[in-house]
Amino acid sequence: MIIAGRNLKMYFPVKGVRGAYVRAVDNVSVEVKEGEIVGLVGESGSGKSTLGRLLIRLLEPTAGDVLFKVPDNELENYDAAVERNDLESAKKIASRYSILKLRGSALKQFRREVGIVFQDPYSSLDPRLRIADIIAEPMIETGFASRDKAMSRVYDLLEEVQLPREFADRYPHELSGGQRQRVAIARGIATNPKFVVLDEPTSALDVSVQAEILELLKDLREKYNMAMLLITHNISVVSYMADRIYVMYAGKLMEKGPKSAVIKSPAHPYTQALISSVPQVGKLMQRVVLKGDVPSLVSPPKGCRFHERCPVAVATCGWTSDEVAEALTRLSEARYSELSNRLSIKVIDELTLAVSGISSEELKSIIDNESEGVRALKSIESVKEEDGRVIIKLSRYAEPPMRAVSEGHYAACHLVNPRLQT
Ligand SMILES: Nc1ncnc2c1ncn2[C@@H]1O[C@H](COP(=O)(O)OP(=O)(O)OP(=O)(O)O)[C@@H](O)[C@H]1O
Repeated sequence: MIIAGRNLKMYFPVKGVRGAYVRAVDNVSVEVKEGEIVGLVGESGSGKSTLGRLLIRLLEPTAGDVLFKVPDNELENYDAAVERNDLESAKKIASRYSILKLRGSALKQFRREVGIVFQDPYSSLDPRLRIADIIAEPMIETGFASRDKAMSRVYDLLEEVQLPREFADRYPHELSGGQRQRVAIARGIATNPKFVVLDEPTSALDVSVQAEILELLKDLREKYNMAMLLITHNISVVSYMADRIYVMYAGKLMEKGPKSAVIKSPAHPYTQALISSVPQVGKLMQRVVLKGDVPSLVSPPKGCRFHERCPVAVATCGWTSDEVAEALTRLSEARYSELSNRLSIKVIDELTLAVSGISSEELKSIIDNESEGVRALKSIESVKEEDGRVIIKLSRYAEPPMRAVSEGHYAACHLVNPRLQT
């Protein structure tokens, strides 16, 4: 593997609130092989950029490790050691490949071997610098080349990204969006990196220019066997470019696998919704429209982070009594207005509620009739009358592990058949 992130966490402290964190990346493991293009997809705010930055040490993780140029058997040994909680052995392997301890010249060497291209070519290039200086900077800073050598390589790089040599003396504002993105790519690959993070490289560009930039990136991969992590919320882009895909939601991985498997037979309901919303890609799929918003990453949903918005969520997906109380209140207001005036719902603990103003029979019948549409009600395990109140007990939830769907294709969903697990 060229790079492997293991159990990465990035918790950003919330300013002014002690003990509160944005859990932008929460226990995520990913890997990229030499020469592979891996797509990382998900809605805005799911943690994609944060994960990309962790992999090239633009951010220091709260926990977890990043192993660089780790042979496959060593990575297997590392994973096995972590699995059996043999942290000594895991540490020993990590010490040979981890990027987190690199300092001085070793860190510079690593910085030469990785690159990044940011989304917005309007803001990511320093407007005061000439294009030549912009492209030469990483070569000089990482000690890849002397100033003279870097300047002469600038012309080769301009040619590589199909821009005229004269552009060396221009400034970013004199270039179009597509041309600036070519400059950002020239800069990103200036030190001949083995692994490049492309953070929404075409999102700010017109469609026709997008296609040219994607072609250029594909050519560079072919020519230099450069591995790429392509971060995007655009399913069409990954479907065109990637060999493999990771799907992220609210700081967690939901699904991973070969491109064809993830696009043609998505196993996670979140991936199904994402893909079905893009007509060209999800042609044969029934369109799933997601309700609600991406949840807060400060106090993320329990169990599966997608459960609140999942159209097929089941009892153990992560429902808590707060969510069920809210669902019952909303439901009664919307559909049982005469009931809503007398209903009083009290949360007892995470999995218990007490309801008054309704009989257990009446409540059971509402649950039976409504649980297909109001999935929170699926979590109700028992309804019993006690001391004039109705006590509701919920099923215990669990975070779904990544389960194998087929060779190399995994999804973190309770509905994925555990019998297929390898
Ligand atoms: N430096 C930071 N300090 C505090 N919070 C941060 C920081 N960087 C990112 N976040 C938060 O982490 C979460 C994930 O952000 P991130 O940019 O990684 O998501 P993303 O999937 O790349 O989204 P987008 O496509 O909008 O960039 C967001 O809630 C964001 O506000």
